[in-house]
Amino acid sequence: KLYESARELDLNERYDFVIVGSGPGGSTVAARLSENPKYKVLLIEAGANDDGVATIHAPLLQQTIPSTYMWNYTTEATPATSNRSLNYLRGYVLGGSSSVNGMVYSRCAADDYNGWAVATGDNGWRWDNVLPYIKKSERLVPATSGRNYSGEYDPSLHGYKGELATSLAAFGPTDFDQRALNSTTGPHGEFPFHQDMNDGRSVGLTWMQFAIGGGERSSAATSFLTGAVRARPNLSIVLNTYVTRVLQTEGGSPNSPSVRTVELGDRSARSVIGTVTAGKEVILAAGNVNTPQILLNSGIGDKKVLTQLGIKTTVNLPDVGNNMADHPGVIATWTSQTNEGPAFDPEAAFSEWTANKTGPLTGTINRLTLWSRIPSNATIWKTFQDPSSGKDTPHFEMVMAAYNGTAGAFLILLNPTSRGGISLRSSNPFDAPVIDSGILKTPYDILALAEGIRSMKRFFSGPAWTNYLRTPTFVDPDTASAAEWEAYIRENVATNYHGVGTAAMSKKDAKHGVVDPDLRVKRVSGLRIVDASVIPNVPAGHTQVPIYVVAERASDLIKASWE
Ligand SMILES: Cc1cc2nc3c(=O)[nH]c(=O)nc-3n(C[C@H](O)[C@H](O)[C@H](O)COP(=O)(O)OP(=O)(O)OC[C@H]3O[C@@H](n4cnc5c(N)ncnc54)[C@H](O)[C@@H]3O)c2cc1C
Repeated sequence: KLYESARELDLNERYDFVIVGSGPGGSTVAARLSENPKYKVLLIEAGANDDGVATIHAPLLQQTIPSTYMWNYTTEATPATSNRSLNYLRGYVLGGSSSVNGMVYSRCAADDYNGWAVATGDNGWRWDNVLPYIKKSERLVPATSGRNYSGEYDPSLHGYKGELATSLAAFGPTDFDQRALNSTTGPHGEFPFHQDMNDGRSVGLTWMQFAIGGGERSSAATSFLTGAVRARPNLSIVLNTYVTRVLQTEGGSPNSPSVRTVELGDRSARSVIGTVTAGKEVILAAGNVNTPQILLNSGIGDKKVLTQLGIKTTVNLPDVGNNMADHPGVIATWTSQTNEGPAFDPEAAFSEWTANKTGPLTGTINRLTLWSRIPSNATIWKTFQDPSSGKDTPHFEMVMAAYNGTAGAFLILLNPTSRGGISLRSSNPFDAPVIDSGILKTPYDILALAEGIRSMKRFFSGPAWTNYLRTPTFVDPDTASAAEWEAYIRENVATNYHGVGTAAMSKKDAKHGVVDPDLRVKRVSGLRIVDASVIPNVPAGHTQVPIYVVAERASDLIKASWE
């Protein structure tokens, strides 16, 4: 059942599992745990329902989603971003950020997961062992446009029966896309055509895959909280309810206090409504920003910092909020006379989408993306070690982009070495947290992005681009001084909203990290974390699929520990 407010809930009701946050982490776990009718599950979401919000559901309207469905956070203005404060978008709605994101369906690199296994000492996180989970939740479907995508993906790699509908680009190739396809090299060249971007070793130009099915966005809410799931008598979903803290519950031991009570608040009134207690576990899935915020407000964090804020420490876990990594990116284009297909009438397109879920609004702005590595003989390797997770892991993604008389790519650095963090502004849990995106703190990241521009210049210099691309709109690191490049990149860098790592998993006995390999918060009982914050290193791709992976495996781990 769906409740619009915590005031509609009977707070004395005993739930087995209380889950906080309904993004890819929380919705997936709520759906999987409530498959067992024995378990009573409560899913708490701070935002509103996504039902019927066309800008959320029509893929091409993603950029017009109203700010009421966002947390509207900004990052701290630091010299690393030329003292700019960046908007740090997060979904504030059922489905979390998967209801507002760019819908790219990217599993990231096989060696990223193999790295999690090394970080945790748990081979259950290896790529080969999580692949069944990826396939379990995926349902690759044809595009409603009817475009035939054979040859653009490897059918053997995909799932066809899962909850999350995926598809390849609905339209294309446009003239620009065809030029990109014509610029690929043979398999041993720098820019091969790569058949499937989701085979775990995707270096090359690929067709993009999206969390889109039947002409609509596939979010965690539409995929995992379907009408049938919402109707389960053992699942309650409460909206518009802001979790302020998790509290110590009776039981537990001095070395492992029981933390199974959740404090609920009204965010607009900035007041506490009451508490609810889980019989078995509380599962925090509030995302990379809000999960550490809730922990810190609950006295779970670095004792020194908590004491300064006047918050009583329940458990001294110094890494809570640290280690935040995100992908820096920059638009790098040339002026160009692009003509990207026929313009469409927005009203007619909206009517068509509303009536049939077909037409231009089922498409996406980008269709092809290039994954590449810095050449092994580049000078950057004289100074720095390769931070990528393996030799088949790309260093960059270049999302092919052509619009408004420019063409080129959005360049993303996939394995940055900079780290930021989440901290508290005050001891008031209704205050927004302090977000240090961690972008561009290290010299490597600045030099690596220059290498990315060089890769792009090589890709866009072939015959396909003659008389098509004109003047670069970016500062060229080959003609600018090092200081000019650094100033330019700091002025123009953007985040990709792919933050991870603020409650990272680590080995069971490790002093660092926040959760153990089974995602239990260290040194407390009854509290797990299932969201982006547990991922120890930012993976080389977009982050939603790794979080579905975390959630699918977490669901099995949780079930196993109570069965
Ligand atoms: C604009 C944007 C574009 C992106 N593009 C892509 C893309 O194309 N492909 C991709 O793979 N990834 C993309 N991402 C990243 C991806 O969406 C996230 O990594 C992913 O959704 C994170 O999942 P999560 O479950 O950790 O957290 P979230 O999805 O953020 O969900 C957390 C949920 O918890 C709720 N919550 C938070 N605090 C509280 C509280 N105190 N009480 C109650 N509820 C709370 C939030 O409202 C939210 O619903 C994008 C993200 C954004 C913001």
